[in-house]
Amino acid sequence: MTAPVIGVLALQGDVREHVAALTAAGAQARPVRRPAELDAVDGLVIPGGESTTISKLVDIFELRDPIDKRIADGMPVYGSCAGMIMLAAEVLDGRPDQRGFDGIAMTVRRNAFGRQVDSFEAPVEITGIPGGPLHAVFIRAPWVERVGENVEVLGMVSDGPASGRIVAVRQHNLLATSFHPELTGDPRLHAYFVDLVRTAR
Ligand SMILES: NC(=O)CC[C@H](N)C(=O)O
Repeated sequence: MTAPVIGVLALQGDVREHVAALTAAGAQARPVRRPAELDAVDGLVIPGGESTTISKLVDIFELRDPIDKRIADGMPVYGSCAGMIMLAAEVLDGRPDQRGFDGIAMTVRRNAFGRQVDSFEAPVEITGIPGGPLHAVFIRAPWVERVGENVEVLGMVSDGPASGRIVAVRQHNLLATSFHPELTGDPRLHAYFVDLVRTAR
């Protein structure tokens, strides 16, 4: 069986790290900047970066409708940090002009942890990923405040002032995390997404 082709939305953010992590997890990974490149992938990663900038560039590069259409057709998408914000139906503390995709039925709060501390690391247990908690890196990260009934909560912060905050969710073929697994060298989250893409294909 050939490896699934997974694109990384390459408008802004840590694209290279996701390409490397997907490759390590067994996918054929490539950057996506144009609608024709989107047509050629089985799944898409929206990286961390700055959601307001990504939102603007999505319009400039004429990718909004094509991505919404692929999501409606069931293409798997994984959003990390800013990518999680781009997949949220509702954003709190967002900029009035920022717009996400028709993604996950959830409300996220932008820069939520930042009121306490900009960046931190914590172990997070993820449902469906065996082998112990992931070492989660949070950088001006959002958290999830509310989820719709079809959204599965996969992980929460288990300790400290943010204890109980939702940081990993899945709705059918859409996956989102507040944190950055592409920065830690642990391939398990990307492998989970590659499996999801394989199954959906
Ligand atoms: N590391 C990140 O992706 C930060 C997200 C950023 N704070 C935003 O609002 O998009």
